[in-house]
Amino acid sequence: MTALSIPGDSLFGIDNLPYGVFSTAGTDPRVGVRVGDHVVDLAKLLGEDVFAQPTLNSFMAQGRRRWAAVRARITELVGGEIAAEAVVAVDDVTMHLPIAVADYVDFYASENHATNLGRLFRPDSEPLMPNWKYLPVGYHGRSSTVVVSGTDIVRPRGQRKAPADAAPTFGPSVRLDIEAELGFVVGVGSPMGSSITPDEFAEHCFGVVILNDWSARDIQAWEYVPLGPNLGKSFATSISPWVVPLAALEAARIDTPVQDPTPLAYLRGEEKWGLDVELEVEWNGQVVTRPPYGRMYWSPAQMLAHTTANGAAASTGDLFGSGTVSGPEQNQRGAFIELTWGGAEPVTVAGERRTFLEDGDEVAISATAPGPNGTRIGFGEVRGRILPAVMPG
Ligand SMILES: O=C(O)/C=C/C(=O)CC(=O)CC(=O)O
Ligand SMILES: [Ca+2]
Ligand SMILES: [Mg+2]
Repeated sequence: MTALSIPGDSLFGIDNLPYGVFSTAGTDPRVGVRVGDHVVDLAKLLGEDVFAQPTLNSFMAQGRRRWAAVRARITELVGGEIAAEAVVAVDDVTMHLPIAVADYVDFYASENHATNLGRLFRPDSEPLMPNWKYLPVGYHGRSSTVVVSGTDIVRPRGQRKAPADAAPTFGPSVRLDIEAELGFVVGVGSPMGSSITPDEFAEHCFGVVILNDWSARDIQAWEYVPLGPNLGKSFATSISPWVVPLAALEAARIDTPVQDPTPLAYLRGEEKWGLDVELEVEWNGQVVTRPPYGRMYWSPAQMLAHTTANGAAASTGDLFGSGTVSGPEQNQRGAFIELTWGGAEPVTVAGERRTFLEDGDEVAISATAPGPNGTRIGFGEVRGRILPAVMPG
């Protein structure tokens, strides 16, 4: 038996308890919970088959009451002595994609980001489209290319056409970018023909990850009219390995900014689902921006309500991206196209001038939120490195 030591300033104290899927050399992926610098093997701790599985989906499908009961039991057990064989050092594990992603939808919920991108993509129009303050705008992404932090990202190829070019050419993206976002994971879905209200959010949403929606701006700018992003984003989306339970974020809940005009009734709720999460983006080891999630105009509860408002089904493993998190300040912008204003204003990264991503560049996005009694909750990080494009032939 062993008692777990947790450093006093750990971002993974007993108020966090995020779930992930891990393996050690020669063992199969299975569910664990992070406590300080340890990973606790839940199949061994609790002796239940639902945790001896390569994704969280079976556990997530069991519902909110069960999530609360397991969280309470883990809290009780890790506060005392537990079997030493159930504990692994975080440095000794490989983390895997924690969920089997069902549908992936990405939103556009930051007013600052949407305004900046409107100016950059559509300089001759109003930056915000007339629908933007009436509904959370989103597009359907590609679930099969959602990958876990640490996965290398091969530079995508595609059609690009600069405004001055007469015709498009095919080749590696030269405007490869990031989008710093949060991702919301659905535990319990809803059948086709029904809808989820904003105040039912916590019955359905299991937890939260950090998400990097890698974006090829040159491919995107040419392809997106009129149906929205496709190959400019579908090549890769990275998520952090630890899913922070919604229940760990009670102290982070805040109001969204004032929504004017008042949203239609199906998008209104009594519960606060703004979240005071602070993100930080490192480019080749240097912090370049700190996007504040607390400024997001649309809440994740409104996104889920909107997605099901037409009777579309929701499923265990659905993933909702918040959209790029950007604040009003230059050093709060969550995409490099905004940070460098379309490449016109390079930033200095580790002594070099940068606009978009170069081969070999590495980006890590981390996040923290307030926990109970002045503590902080960590989300860990989502990291990825750019490999050169592979050309056919
Ligand atoms: O305004 C546009 O045409 C495109 C915007 C995006 O690329 C945004 C997107 O992927 C959603 C987001 O992350 O906010
Ligand atoms: Ca995005
Ligand atoms: Mg993507």
